[in-house]
Amino acid sequence: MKKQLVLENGEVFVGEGFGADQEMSGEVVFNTGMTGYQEILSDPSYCAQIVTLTYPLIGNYGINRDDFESISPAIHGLIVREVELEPSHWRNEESLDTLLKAKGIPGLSGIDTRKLTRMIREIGTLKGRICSMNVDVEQVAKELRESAAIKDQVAQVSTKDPYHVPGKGKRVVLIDCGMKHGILLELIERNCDVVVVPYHTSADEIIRLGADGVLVSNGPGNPEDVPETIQTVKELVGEVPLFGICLGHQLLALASGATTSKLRFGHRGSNHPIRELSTGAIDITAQNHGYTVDADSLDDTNLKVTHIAVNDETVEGLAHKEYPAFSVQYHPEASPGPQDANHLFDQFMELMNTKQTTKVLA
Ligand SMILES: NC(=O)CC[C@H](N)C(=O)O
Repeated sequence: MKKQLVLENGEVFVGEGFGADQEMSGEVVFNTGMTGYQEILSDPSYCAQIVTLTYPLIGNYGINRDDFESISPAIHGLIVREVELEPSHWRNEESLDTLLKAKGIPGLSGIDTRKLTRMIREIGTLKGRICSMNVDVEQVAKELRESAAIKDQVAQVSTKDPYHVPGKGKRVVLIDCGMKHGILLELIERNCDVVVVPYHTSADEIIRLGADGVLVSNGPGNPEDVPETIQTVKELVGEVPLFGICLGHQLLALASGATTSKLRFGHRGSNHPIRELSTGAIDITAQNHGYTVDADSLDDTNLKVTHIAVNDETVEGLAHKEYPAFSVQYHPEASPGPQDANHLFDQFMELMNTKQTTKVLA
């Protein structure tokens, strides 16, 4: 069935619908990864976004049991050049089309994703809607332009209640702002005893849980939209070793008095090089973010920049100058992507073991 993507600037991309026969709006972003569509579409950080995949053939290895980053995908649509409806892989359980139908998510294939991506790179991320062919395009574009920004994405994807994932090692309280399962797996692999808590859990409650360390997860939306979590992070710094990933990194910055702002089109892909400033070492990393910590806002804080993006020199890592707290804008859990930065979980373990601060991180 023919369907179209209408953008807020009035541009239209016509293609073939797959997945759910559903009209949905969202911020249109692009991811340049060549594989990993299952992890991408189930990463809660994409909540309310329509994701364009620049790799031209998507769905060829199907959907498997193990590679979900969340049980209920929160994306508002998937845009591809060509979708494979008959996947072939030994781990394949169902097709991408079947999954999207079951989850109520629309897909759109046959789109010139290079043209769409170029447009987003030039203009910046745009709001869009996947809809049928008989809508009034001008009217849809106007509605998109006038629609208010969504602010409750973290509340939508964070766990409603705390839960325990038992282990024999360190007690990690994981603040779930829209956590990818890959983060939990890394902690389990290191024998951690994990308590996953909702994003609005207070610092007092987290300390009462006997946390040896706190991990603040990735998550969707503008980091300024979760003042509760910023407050919690502010109170935890100096009390307990803290590690922030992606949204968690932005929240550590905001909690320390720095500011964040929106990038024109963000970083989303599996091959983003970052440089560790102390050694010059490069890690190739998985990334998915639209906001960034403002480098010039860090001067009056107790944070120092530890990593920068090689491509655009934006801030990619921070460490507290006094206390055991550090964070990265990229994804050491990969899922999907290279595992170069996996050692950061070991660094977190070391912080919990020694509770040292500047000695470990300087
Ligand atoms: N993956 C993430 O945690 C993303 C963080 C934030 N929502 C951003 O887009 O910048």
